[in-house]
Amino acid sequence: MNHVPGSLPEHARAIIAEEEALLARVQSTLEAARQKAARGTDTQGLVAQLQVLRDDVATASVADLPHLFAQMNQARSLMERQESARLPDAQAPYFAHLRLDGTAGPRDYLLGRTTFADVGAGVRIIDWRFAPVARVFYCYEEGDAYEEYFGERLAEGTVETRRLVVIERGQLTRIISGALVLERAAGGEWHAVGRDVTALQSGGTGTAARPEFLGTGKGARRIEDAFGVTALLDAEQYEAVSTGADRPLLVLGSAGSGKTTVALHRLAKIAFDDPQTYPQSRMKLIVPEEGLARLSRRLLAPLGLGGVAVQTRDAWLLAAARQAFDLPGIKLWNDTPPLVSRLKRHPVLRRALAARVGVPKKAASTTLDKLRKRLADAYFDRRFLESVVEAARGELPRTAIDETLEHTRLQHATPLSKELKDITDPDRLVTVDGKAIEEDTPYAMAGTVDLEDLPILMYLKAQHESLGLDRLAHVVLDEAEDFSLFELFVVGRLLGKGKSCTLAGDEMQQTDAGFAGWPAVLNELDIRDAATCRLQVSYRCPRPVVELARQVLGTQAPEASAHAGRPGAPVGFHHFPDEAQAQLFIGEALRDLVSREPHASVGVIAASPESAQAVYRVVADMPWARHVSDGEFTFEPGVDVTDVGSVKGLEFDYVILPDVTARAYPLDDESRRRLHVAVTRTSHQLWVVSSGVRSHLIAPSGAAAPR
Ligand SMILES: Nc1ncnc2c1ncn2[C@@H]1O[C@H](COP(=O)(O)OP(=O)(O)OP(=O)(O)O)[C@@H](O)[C@H]1O
Repeated sequence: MNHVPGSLPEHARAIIAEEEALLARVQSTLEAARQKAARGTDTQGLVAQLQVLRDDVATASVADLPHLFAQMNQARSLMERQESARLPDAQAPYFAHLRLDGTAGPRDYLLGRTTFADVGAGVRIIDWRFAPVARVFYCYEEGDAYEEYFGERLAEGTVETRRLVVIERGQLTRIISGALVLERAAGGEWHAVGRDVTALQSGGTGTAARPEFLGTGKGARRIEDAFGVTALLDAEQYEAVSTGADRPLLVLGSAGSGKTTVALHRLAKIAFDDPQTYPQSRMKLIVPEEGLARLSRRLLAPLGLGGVAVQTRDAWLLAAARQAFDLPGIKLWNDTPPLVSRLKRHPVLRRALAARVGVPKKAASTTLDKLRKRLADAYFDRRFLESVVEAARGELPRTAIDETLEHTRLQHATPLSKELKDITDPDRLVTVDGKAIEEDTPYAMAGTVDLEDLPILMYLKAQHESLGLDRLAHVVLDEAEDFSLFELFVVGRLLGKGKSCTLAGDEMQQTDAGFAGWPAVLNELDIRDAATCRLQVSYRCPRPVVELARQVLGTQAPEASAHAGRPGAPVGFHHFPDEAQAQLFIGEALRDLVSREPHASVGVIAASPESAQAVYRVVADMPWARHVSDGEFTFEPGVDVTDVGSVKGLEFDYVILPDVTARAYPLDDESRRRLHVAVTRTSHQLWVVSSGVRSHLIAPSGAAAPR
């Protein structure tokens, strides 16, 4: 039962009453439609709907025509496919309410994910992805005069009402109308709250959050259906989402500004607008890490994009190489030394190799094995490696040269099995503990290739002939700053003529190898005319976190944005003489937090997998603690203890950085970017914990950190 207290101002009570009545009308209309469908009158239902729409067109205002035509098209195509019309989910049929006052008088439009109209009942649920009216919702505020071309016609009027609504299990639970936020408590009573109330209330006590206290009340109760972000897209994001499908799009912006959000919504719009040209089966999302791949799959499902393949960069590379070289399997070495990997992914190697390794003359020379040998010639050449390191201008240490030489030597050594080919007794090739004789010896590397070599080998092959990879209708690269130029070269082979793709990225989060810059990225993909959007608003992180993130980046930080995040809990800094004390402190704080806020998501983000393992030990016996070392996030409430290499693109209500020491994060640009990634995973409150010598990238007292 709902209860609207007299303490609410008159206009707030009117808004609640209006929205309740609207929802009731929608639900009864949907129920009637559902019953009709159940009686097997689906096709007749569509015919009737078409008839109603046609009648409506005859009398409709100019502004309504495009919407009506779009609905008619949809009904027609459903009839052609002999499908029944899908009805909106009655439990949550729409997420926003727009009332426009145009030439034909006021009209209500409800934004949802499934179109539905019963014009007689005055119910119009429009699909945010294609309805021209949706544009008005995203690009105008309440009270604004709008002027938009819908197709050929100019539509004008005023935005009378623009509200976000949350409907959970068929019940209206929240309304946002401008600065007014109305919330229905579990008992049914409505009250007004400030927009940032959840950010400022401390766990249950109602006082402002303090840095030494972990918990802001964020995870105290379960939030079943927070606003779908679809309702919240800002005008800039909506413009980017609406970029024509045949145009490559580069989405840039600081951490948490909505790059992934834009990329995924664009996919949804493209798939909806032209499913023939852009079927889900021919669209792919490639991301650098497993955690982000899992998150993306979860975000794609409610957008109706369950059929789009999401792959990690590594999985995609291996599959592409197997297809390009027509091999059932490739013997990979999974433990490439970090410096060797870095050299192989660095942009300078792209130019250096292009100049050195010529075009293979015969098709016979383009087998994986032949090209691997050809590549090894370069890796064995000390002078070549020296020139690469020199060109990297300090981004690759000189020790990378010897490491690469040694690593190549081991990979190209004669396999032990060949050397021992005279031994015919198989038992003599097995060690006493039952392992193959090569295992755990340097010989195990013989005959393997590094994952980092795969795109290089494909690049070499492509100099002579096509890679034969399946073309895709649209490709999204998220965290595109982490793709090497060779990888981008291969991505380029997936794109059709129109180069339909979305690249989302932030050079400040580049942590893998050197970054060549966005012009070089586009150049590698052979893209000349990308649309570019730079998202300005920091949505994820509260202001204290945004400020710390900028401090960490030092001189690398981009210009300060006017939208530096919402107000929020101050960052807590905690320093201890030794590591054990720091870990015990974290363990205690986590126990306390989880008991107060069982629905919160907490990320304990260590500087390395080893450190994560050590921190995990102090909470390992807790049912809510999870050690995530390979990106296998579940996105359930609780505590994920993980490392900075696994969290790109993810977010947690609370973040604790357990080891911000001078050793883990020294004063160099790469450490700045790694720490920046860790810091910016916070959507609510951040704690920075250190022991021994604190990292010099952090200056908790407010003094400027060294630049
Ligand atoms: N217009 C918006 N209004 C409110 N929240 C938004 C808006 N756009 C995005 N968000 C939210 O902000 C958070 C960050 O969005 P997203 O992950 O898309 O950012 P990102 O730029 O890709 O982040 P990162 O740089 O970490 O990869 C998400 O929780 C998302 O739902």
